Amino acid sequence: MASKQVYVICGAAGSGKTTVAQYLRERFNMHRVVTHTTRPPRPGERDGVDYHFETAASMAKLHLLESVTYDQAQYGSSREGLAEGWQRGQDDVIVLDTQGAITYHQALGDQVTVIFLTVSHLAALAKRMSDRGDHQAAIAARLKSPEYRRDLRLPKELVGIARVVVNDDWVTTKQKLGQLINQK
Ligand SMILES: Nc1ncnc2c1ncn2[C@@H]1O[C@H](COP(=O)(O)OP(=O)(O)OP(=O)(O)O)[C@@H](O)[C@H]1O
Ligand SMILES: Nc1nc2c(ncn2[C@@H]2O[C@H](COP(=O)(O)O)[C@@H](O)[C@H]2O)c(=O)[nH]1
Repeated sequence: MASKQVYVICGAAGSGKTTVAQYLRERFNMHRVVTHTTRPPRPGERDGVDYHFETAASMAKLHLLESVTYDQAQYGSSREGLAEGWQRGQDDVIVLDTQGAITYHQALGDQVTVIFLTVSHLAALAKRMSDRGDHQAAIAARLKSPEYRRDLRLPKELVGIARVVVNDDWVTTKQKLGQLINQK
């Protein structure tokens, strides 16, 4: 199998990680790695497309490359998910929390490009979640979680490694992503 890249998109909740992953899939023909979670689907989310939605019991049976607890739910990704894209000759794109991004960087080294998303005004994050249709109770729980607070900032382990993209304006973000991908 040719050595391909995996683009890891991490950053604050609501900063646009899923939107960026979808764009990289469509514009650069990347393979979107679908990860596993025990959290319930949000309005409009589909099993096998947005996530593999699991129970605690089904999650425990998976052979995962890494897993985390985020806002009281479990999340995890597998080597098989990465291999799907690479076997087709595609680069992968995956959406992870910052802990997952650190693990990927440590495990896969130069094969990993980490992109950390942020916004200039943090108040935009809750508004985007609300505009996305998230339930108000889910937004409140998310904003209170320690993982949400942690992922507002680039962790020290990713300083000098992650490419930071301020996703305030979508047109500007697309230009930055294009520059970043074409440099690889
Ligand atoms: N540059 C932007 N300007 C305005 N809205 C945006 C921008 N980028 C993304 N959005 C919107 O913000 C909302 C949150 O984006 P998205 O779901 O991609 O975030 P996320 O980081 O994956 O969130 P979470 O971690 O909560 O799953 C979506 O409705 C998306 O369309
Ligand atoms: N380390 C991992 N993080 C993951 C994985 N799948 C998703 N995520 C991240 O979890 C939080 C919460 O996701 P949400 O969809 O409930 O908002 C977010 O930061 C995702 O990027 C995974 O397999 N491993």
